Amino acid sequence: MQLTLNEKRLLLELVKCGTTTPEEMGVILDRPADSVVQYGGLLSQKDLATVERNVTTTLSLTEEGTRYLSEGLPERQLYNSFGDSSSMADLNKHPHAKIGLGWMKRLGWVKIESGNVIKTGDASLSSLEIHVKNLDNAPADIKKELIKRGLATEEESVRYVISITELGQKLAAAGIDLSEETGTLTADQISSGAWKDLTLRRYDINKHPRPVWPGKIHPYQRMIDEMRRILLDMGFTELHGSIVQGAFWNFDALFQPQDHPAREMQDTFHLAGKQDLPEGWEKVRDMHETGGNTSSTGWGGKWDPEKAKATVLRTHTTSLSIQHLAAHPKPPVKAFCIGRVYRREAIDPTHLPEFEQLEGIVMDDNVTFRNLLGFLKEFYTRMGFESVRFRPGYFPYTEPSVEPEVYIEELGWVELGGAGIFREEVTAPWGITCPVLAWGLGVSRVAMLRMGLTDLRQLYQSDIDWVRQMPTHGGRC
Ligand SMILES: N[C@@H](Cc1ccccc1)C(=O)O
Repeated sequence: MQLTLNEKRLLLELVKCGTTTPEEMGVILDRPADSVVQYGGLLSQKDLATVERNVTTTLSLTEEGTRYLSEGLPERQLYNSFGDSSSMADLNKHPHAKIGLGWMKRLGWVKIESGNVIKTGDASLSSLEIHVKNLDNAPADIKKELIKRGLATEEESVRYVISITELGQKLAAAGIDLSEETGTLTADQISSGAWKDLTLRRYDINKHPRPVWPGKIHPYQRMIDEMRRILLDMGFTELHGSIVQGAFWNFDALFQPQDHPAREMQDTFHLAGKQDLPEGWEKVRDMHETGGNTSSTGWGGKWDPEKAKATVLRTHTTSLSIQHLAAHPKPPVKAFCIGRVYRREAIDPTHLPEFEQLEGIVMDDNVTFRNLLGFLKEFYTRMGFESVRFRPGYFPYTEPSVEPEVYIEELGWVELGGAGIFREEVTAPWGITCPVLAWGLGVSRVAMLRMGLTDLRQLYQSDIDWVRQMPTHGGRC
């Protein structure tokens, strides 16, 4: 058994006394009491000693409590400040009027009759007055009251008792070598060769060091940064935009009909402000009403510009993609954005009213549906999902549409977003003539899967223990 010199010295002292306190032993060993607790802890890990930790709470008077000890509690001071009776108005001038009157009434020292405070004749010492002088014997409810009134505070103190065990006795009886051990060698000891004659303290290589918690980036932020890196590496540029969007960009420009359920109050956060329609909005109106100059028939009916002027918290980052395209209608465009979006979801383990989306668009002369699947596959593979497949999907703004899915060991195929080629109804109003590939994915869902979380809220709560134990290396978060 490996013992440090300090452990050995403590053990030998324990043989003599059996049981000790760190304070007593600190004097004998000429070490601080804290260190003795630590040596005791080391001995107890080897079953050579036991360390008992006793927590006691002691009540002591606060500064205010001490002052009242000599001056009397506020109610007593107030009581002594007047004769048999006093008008309420007069009494109110006393500095302790507020708290004192309440207590005098409660204790039955006074009664109030038509605005006068009259002594009842019985003002015997209250339990508080008795016990403020004798805190130790105060019953629990009085203690509580004293603390509540700020007259006393409770303090915890920890006391340790260290005792030797039978195993400790045996080991000591077998003899303990007390020669000095060297834990650190000096340069001199090394160069002169003196180290050869020293008793070196052995390292316990099985012992875990105390963990250290350096500052690090939140695992969720780290994953977002990684996604950004991947897209930048794939040649995309990043878009940024406001979280407040006109319904025009969030819905209408994406050919979402004005009576689409996603636009209803219960799905979207609607804001009070209005936003002017951008130049060229009439083409979007025509597209909705008749299909404009394209072969589309539109949704029919009347398109209301007022509805399009409403503002919302963006429900998807696609609102930024379409704005970027409207401003850059000529190829090539290869852009992405990662941002927070808002939906009126009831909160549960897999739904939150705000979450992050990642959105990408690629516009070029000859891009095809196969390129879209290729981009998605490449991205998910780089994110660490090896098996990716696509199922047909539906979005009002893309045709064809797909829902990419990735395979997760314990879960099977999990849907991770939406994608497609923007419809002509979306691109034509802005004079875009070549195909635009688009996709969006739920970043927080990817995080859940990668980090093995069962509750999305974990990402947003910054639970320090969880943040600490999440690894920062090894590719996967
Ligand atoms: N906006 C869609 C995702 C999507 C983006 C782009 C094209 C197709 C689908 C969503 O929020 O789910």
